[in-house]
Amino acid sequence: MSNISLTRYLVEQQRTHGHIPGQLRLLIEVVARACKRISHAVNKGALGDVLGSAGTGNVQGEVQKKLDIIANEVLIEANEWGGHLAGMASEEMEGIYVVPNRFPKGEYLLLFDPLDGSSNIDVNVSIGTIFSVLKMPEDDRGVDEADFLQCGHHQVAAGYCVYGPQTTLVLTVGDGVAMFTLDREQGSFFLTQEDLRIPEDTKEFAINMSNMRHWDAPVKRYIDECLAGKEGPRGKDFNMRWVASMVADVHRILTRGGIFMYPWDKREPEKPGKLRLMYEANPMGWLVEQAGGAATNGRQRILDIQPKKLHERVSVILGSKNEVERVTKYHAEASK
Ligand SMILES: O=P(O)(O)OC[C@H]1O[C@](O)(COP(=O)(O)O)[C@@H](O)[C@@H]1O
Ligand SMILES: [Mg+2]
Ligand SMILES: [Mg+2]
Repeated sequence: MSNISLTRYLVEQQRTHGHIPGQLRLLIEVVARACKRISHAVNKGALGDVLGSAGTGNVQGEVQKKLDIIANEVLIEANEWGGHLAGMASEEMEGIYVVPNRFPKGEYLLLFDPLDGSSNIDVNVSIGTIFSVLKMPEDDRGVDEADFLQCGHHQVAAGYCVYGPQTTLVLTVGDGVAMFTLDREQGSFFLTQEDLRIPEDTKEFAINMSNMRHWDAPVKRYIDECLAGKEGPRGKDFNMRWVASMVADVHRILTRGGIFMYPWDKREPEKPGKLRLMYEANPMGWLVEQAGGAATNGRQRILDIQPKKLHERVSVILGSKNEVERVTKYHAEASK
């Protein structure tokens, strides 16, 4: 087992490799500590009275689960005092959370999906937390929503923590992707894999097939070709997986390759997609790119999309490079 703790890894990233400033290191440590607390709450389940609905709705019109709210509170509380932050934004909060003015002034903005995969909470299936860190623009105005509306390629750190059979934190600061596993006895995350690479080709796709009749033609074409197997144009059999927790599906892809899609569909045509650009697609898109994969909305690189609002939604296609490029090419061909 590795004896490199997350703290030691981050100190090395800061001091030896000069990849991150001290403030960013501390911020990531605070987020990791919050994830540890969320992991404990998840583990308690019914014993901790954390399952079930909270009886409230969020800004997206979705029913909030108790754990959505608990995870959001844990992240806010931990980072308000310990994170060198100017502000935070969450999938579960309508507006931004301005961190009270302190000295020194907060340099970073933290965005998160506190609890991803909410539909899986009550059935004891993997769920997670996704986070993204941006730099506060350098001027002396107070923080406002416009400061958050930066393209994903401006992220300075991104990651997720998956609460599954193991609690695993996956992180990038722009120098590849590293994976840490929580040792519950020691209470710390330890490095368990470095420089994760996603194979460029795959025989495994992840998509909610029940939406098939609502898909756009390029997505239908791609999946039809996969389903045709060895006898079809791809000349190979494909396997399918759909956990319905983006963290768990992306974790599998970072571990063994594959393609994940939550594309635009005709159910609500005015919505660009189901997933959120700032809390889900940008951090996951960057992690996947850092591991040698690709992430697009079918037409454009996810990280180059200019967000217009905080809770913006987006169509997501990410994972093994050659497959993502194929689906993106099908979109381009369809719009000729
Ligand atoms: O239930 P569906 O439509 O398959 O959607 C599953 C998708 O929705 C999500 O659960 C959305 O995330 P939240 O739980 O944070 O709202 C993704 O994690 C997952 O990929
Ligand atoms: Mg989510
Ligand atoms: Mg969520």
